[in-house]
Amino acid sequence: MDDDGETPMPSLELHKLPTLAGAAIPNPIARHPLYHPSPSFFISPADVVLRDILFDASPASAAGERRRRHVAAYHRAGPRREVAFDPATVRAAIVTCGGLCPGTNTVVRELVVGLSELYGVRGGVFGVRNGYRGFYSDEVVPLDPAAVEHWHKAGGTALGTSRGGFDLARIVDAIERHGFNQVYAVGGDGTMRGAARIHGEVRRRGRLAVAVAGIPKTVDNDVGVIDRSFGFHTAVEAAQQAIAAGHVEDESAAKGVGLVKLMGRSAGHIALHATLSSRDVDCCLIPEEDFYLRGAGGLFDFLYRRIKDNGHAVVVVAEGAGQRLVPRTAAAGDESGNEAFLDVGAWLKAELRAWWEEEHAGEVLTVKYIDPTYMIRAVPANAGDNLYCTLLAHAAIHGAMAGYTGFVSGTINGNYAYIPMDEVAEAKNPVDTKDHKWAWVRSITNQPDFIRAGPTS
Ligand SMILES: Nc1ncnc2c1ncn2[C@@H]1O[C@H](COP(=O)(O)OP(=O)(O)O)[C@@H](O)[C@H]1O
Ligand SMILES: O=P(O)(O)OC[C@H]1O[C@](O)(COP(=O)(O)O)[C@@H](O)[C@@H]1O
Ligand SMILES: [Mg+2]
Repeated sequence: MDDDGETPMPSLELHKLPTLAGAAIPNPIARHPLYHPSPSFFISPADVVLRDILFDASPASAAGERRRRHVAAYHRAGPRREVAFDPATVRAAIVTCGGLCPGTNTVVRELVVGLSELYGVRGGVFGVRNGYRGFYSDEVVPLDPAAVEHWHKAGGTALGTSRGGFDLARIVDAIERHGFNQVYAVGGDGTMRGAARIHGEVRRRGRLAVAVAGIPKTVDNDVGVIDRSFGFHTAVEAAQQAIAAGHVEDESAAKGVGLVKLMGRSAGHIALHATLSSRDVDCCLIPEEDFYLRGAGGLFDFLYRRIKDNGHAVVVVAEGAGQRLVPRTAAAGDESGNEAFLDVGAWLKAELRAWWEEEHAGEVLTVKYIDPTYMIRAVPANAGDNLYCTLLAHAAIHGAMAGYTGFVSGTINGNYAYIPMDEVAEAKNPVDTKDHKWAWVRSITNQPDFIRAGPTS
């Protein structure tokens, strides 16, 4: 409170974006032949989205006080009254990188359709084949609305994708050679780190005026700052079918365990959300929460009791869970440098069987291991994700056309915003196990904490 008893207005810390120097051209959407925008259609550069919407209103700690006085904000996404590009000069490149994710094709389709139909770009949109390496190793593909008409109905990425192959100089050389002045990178955390470096190199070269935009994609939902990445909900939906199958299998067996491994290299969001939605899960194991197998209070002890009580149990394990315990032959990684894990599901199944033999020899146990890994991400986006992909793509187009660069389009507290790419590239999004969501999982599964300083296996 101020002396006069008024609560002071917090000051905004706007996460500003670099802009391209360019002509201020009236937005062509204002003269669209079919669509007549209302005065509120255009977004002012002063419109912002606040990062934090939860505040502790009680008398302050130093940190709380600072939070009340300074609020982080991002530019609100949307069409600007003036743009930096004459549509006739736009040469846009679209690239998809990293693992598959439902909705990637929809994003590409909407980038093409939005640039063409909203802004009137003709013959200036190109697809880069097979991820970042495609800039220098493949021919680019001209794209127009007719070419991409049905893409949103298909899983995967029609442009192709890859890991690795990030050769910065060759990529920016290719951008220069093709005369691209807008680059849209659709990908996960690795892709955003790459796009941030492309943006940095473009600026370093000085002579290039290229808007670099990112649209975050990852089924794992491990990209930070944004509310969630597209395709995540579709993947969770598909994951539930695997859990349902595991449940049918374990209920039909005498002392059955349905063991389901789900994607999630460093973040357990898919496992967590699928567990929450399914309600059939007895134990959910994620990378963010340690557990141990043997001894009192360990996982096997818990499962034994659960099987005794109910006759069966479902275990969901994220691929990156328990990696402290899983034996490793060598520090392995994929082409992008991401950690490559041994199969935690197969390991758990073998360990459980061995333990059962030792501790409960003669008692029957059936373990059905389900690994739907690629099935949950190779599907087309559901309705919600399709809509989300469309709006993310359009937000990215409006930002690039306005001359913003080095930004990611994403939602923050449900509102579309432009976030500095560097910030997204560095941010992680692990499951917060102190949060209510994890507490809900625990209340559904009634699994214990597994925190006793137990043996290491
Ligand atoms: N630090 C980085 N700098 C530049 N490029 C990167 C970096 N990390 C990853 N990339 C590149 O981004 C692309 C996608 O990364 P990857 O980790 O495989 O998938 P995702 O983007 O889905 O996380 C790959 O071509 C990879 O080489
Ligand atoms: O076998 P691939 O194609 O490398 O993909 C496996 C990985 O993809 C992921 O879904 C993550 O992918 P991204 O980082 O590309 O979004 C992980 O869960 C999994 O480890
Ligand atoms: Mg990734």
